[in-house]
Amino acid sequence: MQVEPTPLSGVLVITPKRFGDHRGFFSESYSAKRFAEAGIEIEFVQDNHSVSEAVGTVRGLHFQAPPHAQAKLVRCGCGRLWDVAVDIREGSPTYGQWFGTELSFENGKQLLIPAGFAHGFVTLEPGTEIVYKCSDYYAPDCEGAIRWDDPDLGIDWPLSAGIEPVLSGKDAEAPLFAGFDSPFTWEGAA
Ligand SMILES: Cc1cn([C@H]2C[C@H](O)[C@@H](COP(=O)(O)OP(=O)(O)O[C@H]3O[C@H](C)C(=O)[C@H](O)[C@H]3O)O2)c(=O)[nH]c1=O
Repeated sequence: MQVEPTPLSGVLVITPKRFGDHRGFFSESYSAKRFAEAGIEIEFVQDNHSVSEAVGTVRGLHFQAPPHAQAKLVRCGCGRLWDVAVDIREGSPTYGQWFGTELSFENGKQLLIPAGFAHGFVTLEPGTEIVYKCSDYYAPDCEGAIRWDDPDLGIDWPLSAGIEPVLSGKDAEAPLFAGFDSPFTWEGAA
């Protein structure tokens, strides 16, 4: 398992080992033991799975506030997507900064997003499937959202020219980052 840091403390790009042979490949997509060996102390309790039919489907930017904040381990089961994490930990040196990377069935990469970050993605192929582990259960009363195309965040979404983003009603009307009252504070560590 390869673990690569990103400019956002705690956000990691993780690539599990793939064992290829004439049939295809095998990979341990998650191992608590390997995470502990890598010093990643997160316990996951819920797996999520969504499929987005259209290229340019944008889901996010979402987070759950304490006491049900969620860390996530995101991977692409089928297709290709661009996944993004935004630091929303008040006082963090990278507050309001984002990191995005392509996750695909081909590259097998995963993005580890600690609690305190908003998460979103855009699909790059039709019928793209995302699968992700969460460190707390769904708590709709704790859900929060920030507009995906917020001008202050300035996320450089890889949306091809002419592709209209496909959004839920909730995401189309999400609040802007300006004046955002974060439920997270930075404790000097990820
Ligand atoms: C998130 C969630 C949703 N639901 C139900 C609630 C709705 O009836 C339906 C669709 O929910 P929503 O439109 O919020 O789904 P997404 O837009 O994919 O939201 C997710 O997208 C971004 C990228 C995330 O990181 C979050 O996990 C989550 O916010 O599933 C559940 O029953 N359990 C859940 O954990």
